[in-house]
Amino acid sequence: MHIAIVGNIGAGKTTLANKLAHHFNWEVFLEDVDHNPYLKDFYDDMPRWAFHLQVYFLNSRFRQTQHIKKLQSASKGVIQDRTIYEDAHIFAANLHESGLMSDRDHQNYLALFESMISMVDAPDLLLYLKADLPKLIQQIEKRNRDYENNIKIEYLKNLNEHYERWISNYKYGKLLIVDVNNLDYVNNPEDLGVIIDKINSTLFGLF
Ligand SMILES: Nc1ncnc2c1ncn2[C@@H]1O[C@H](COP(=O)(O)OP(=O)(O)O)[C@@H](O)[C@H]1O
Ligand SMILES: Nc1ncnc2c1ncn2[C@H]1C[C@H](O)[C@@H](COP(=O)(O)O)O1
Repeated sequence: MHIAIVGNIGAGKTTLANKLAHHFNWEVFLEDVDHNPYLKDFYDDMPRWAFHLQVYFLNSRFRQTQHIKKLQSASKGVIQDRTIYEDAHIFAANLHESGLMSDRDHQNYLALFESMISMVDAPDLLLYLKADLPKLIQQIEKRNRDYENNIKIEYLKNLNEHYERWISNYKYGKLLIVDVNNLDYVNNPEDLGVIIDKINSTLFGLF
């Protein structure tokens, strides 16, 4: 079983991924953030580093998908924090549309993505954490990564619009949309229970 958690920056993916992995006793796959050699530079100068960062994330996410495939064939459960789809359909698409990645770099990136995606299996469940801008901003501030302090509201807004469009067209497997604006699964175990019930119901038909 493979559950992938998707959503905008600060939506609460990592926090939930860890909690679900603990609950189901499955392996968790997190994003390569702390050792990412481009992320800080990217936030300082997006046009300069957009292509480098996208190639880095694409490769690291692809390697993750191949690792997950192996665990799947050994019947192990997996929770994944963010997917390779989001790199291309959300982040790279947004950078290109915002004029922060050139046509040439975007075409080159997409060609690489297309070569890789044929080797990627869709998750059994895509869990979309839907959050409005105030919630995202509040949680990005709460996490307090220094390089994210200058993220523009416009950037988050554009990403949210891409998420809405992409999710409304997603058809590779089961999809569960959870509005997290009024959920606090950090402090309220009942809120985590609500999400776990929804997952069990969507995946296994329980409840
Ligand atoms: N539903 C929630 N309610 C309250 N705080 C949350 C919630 N989800 C995440 N947080 C907090 O918000 C911050 C960002 O969450 P994180 O899981 O890192 O988001 P993401 O991985 O989506 O970027 C963390 O400090 C986390 O503890
Ligand atoms: N593909 C990506 N392009 C640009 N930025 C990305 C990409 N994937 C992740 N990120 C950024 C967004 C955040 O600053 C960090 C971690 O993501 P988070 O949603 O906080 O887990 O990496």
